[in-house]
Amino acid sequence: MNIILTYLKKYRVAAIAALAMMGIELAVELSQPLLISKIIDNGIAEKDMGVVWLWGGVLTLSAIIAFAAGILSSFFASHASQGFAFDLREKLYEKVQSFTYEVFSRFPTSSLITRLTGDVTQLQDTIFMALRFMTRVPLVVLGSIVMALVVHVKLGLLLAVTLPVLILFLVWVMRRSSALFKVVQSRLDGVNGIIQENLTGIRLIRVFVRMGHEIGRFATVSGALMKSTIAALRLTETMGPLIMLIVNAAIVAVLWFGRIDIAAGDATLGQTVAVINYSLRTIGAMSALSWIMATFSRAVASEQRISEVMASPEGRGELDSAAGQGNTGRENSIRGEIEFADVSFSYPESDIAALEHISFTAQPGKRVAIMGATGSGKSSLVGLIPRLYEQTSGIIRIDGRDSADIDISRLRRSIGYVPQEVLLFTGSVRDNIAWGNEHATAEEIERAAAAAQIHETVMGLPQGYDTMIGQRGVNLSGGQKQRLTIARALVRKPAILILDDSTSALDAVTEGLLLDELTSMSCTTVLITQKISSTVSADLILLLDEGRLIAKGTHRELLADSSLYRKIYESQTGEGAQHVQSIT
Ligand SMILES: Nc1ncnc2c1ncn2[C@@H]1O[C@H](COP(=O)(O)OP(=O)(O)OP(=O)(O)O)[C@@H](O)[C@H]1O
Repeated sequence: MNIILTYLKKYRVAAIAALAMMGIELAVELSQPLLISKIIDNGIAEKDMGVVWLWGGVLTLSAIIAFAAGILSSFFASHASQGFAFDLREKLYEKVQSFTYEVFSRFPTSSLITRLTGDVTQLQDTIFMALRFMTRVPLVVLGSIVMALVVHVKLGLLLAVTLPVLILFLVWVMRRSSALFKVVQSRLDGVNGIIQENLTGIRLIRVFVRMGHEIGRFATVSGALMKSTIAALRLTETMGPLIMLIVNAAIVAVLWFGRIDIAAGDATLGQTVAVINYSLRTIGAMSALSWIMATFSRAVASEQRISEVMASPEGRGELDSAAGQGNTGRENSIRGEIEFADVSFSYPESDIAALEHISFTAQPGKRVAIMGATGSGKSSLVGLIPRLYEQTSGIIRIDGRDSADIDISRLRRSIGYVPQEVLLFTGSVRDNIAWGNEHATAEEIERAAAAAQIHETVMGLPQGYDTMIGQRGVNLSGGQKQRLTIARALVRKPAILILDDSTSALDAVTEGLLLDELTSMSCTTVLITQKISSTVSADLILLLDEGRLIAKGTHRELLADSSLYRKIYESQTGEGAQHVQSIT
């Protein structure tokens, strides 16, 4: 409830107005059976048409007022619920952006998407319903019982005794069904996860002819969602008929005792009709209850899921780094010296060390190449430089200062990072490069593209730099996409450039030209590579094996000192020999 109260506060005027209008609508509705009883007892029974016209007119007017109040109530309820959802979604999005990488990895992406969309919409619908119907239903029930008592105490009491039974029953259903709906929402995460994987991997699925398998996998999770939804709804839906049974029993009792009382002269026909009318209104309100309870139980589950996101810790300065995209590069006066002093690192939920006792120094403007088998810790090592994760022990110094003491935004603004997985955004080629530095001029964008060896290719595209790139850059080749992401990093004019296996799709000649450009840009480059052609000209090569630094030095030093490096060299100097020779 905290989330709802916190974010609805801003819209309290609209919410109160919606409730007030609903109150008017309700008051009018509750007065109608009373008016009808007057028409029967004082008008029809007494054959007084003047009374019939008078109260008939009041009845019609009250119906018009109820109609107008209902419309206004809906209007205000929509305003409050939509505004609430907009603010909550925005806040959640901001919250997720502010997570450290570590916290972010705790939530599956599909679950975060469901929480930001489905769960927020659930709360939005619930608020609308609460303002329009939810508060109305208990008030109609309570109001009807009070009015029935006012009209005729004895007959009214027959309706009133149903109330405690109904309340106990509702509380029990509510408790059980919100737990069931939590399962439903987590199954929805599962369905969204499979959809996401399938849409992302559609090419792979087609080529591997795994459509049948994937459809089966989807059917399984979708079936699980259906089963849990049915289980949750079954509970709330059996509630409706049971409530009907209880209230209908009360109506039968009112009819039975009403007949006896009318015969004895203790009640009038109009009073009995009014009490029955109030009982019918109670049934009407109650029949909406199973639907309302389902929505409300679901909202309780959604609210818990949103609270989990809201309660997760934020990373210090994470948001600033996103906001400060413009101030990139050298203006931050980071020179680019990187020192790892006895650094060890384990992933938060893993007992195995990804890196152990790593020590090296990269001088500003120099190139460090990191080599090692898959899983040896290369990506983990470079991820520590922009502090995606914090090391478990040891110190990382940038320009001689403990990087933990450097403002994280300032640190990141001076880093150009090209991750292993290429990610382009929908937009033009220019937009994609400028994403690295939104203040970059056209000339700077083209210079970065030229350095990344993609300028010529871009000029050959139909609209050059204004060519639109489809979702995930479908109209470019793997190597072209890779170079575009390198241009995006270079346009930041970074003091430190991290290339996580980002030259894998480049041919040896293009790669050589790119490395030459990097040398002339004089940024400290940390390059993960599997290719000897990239290591030969590096100022420092780090050879990793199972998280340990087993050799470091230049190409010549490692050829002399490291049997593993020699082996890699020899294995690659079959096909790539001539190129390597020419560089050395
Ligand atoms: N998010 C994570 N949580 C837990 N363990 C992880 C995580 N990412 C990587 N690891 C583990 O850390 C170790 C090092 O992984 P890392 O990605 O750094 O290797 P790598 O050398 O970059 O591999 P590759 O060349 O395949 O990219 C591996 O054992 C891996 O299983």
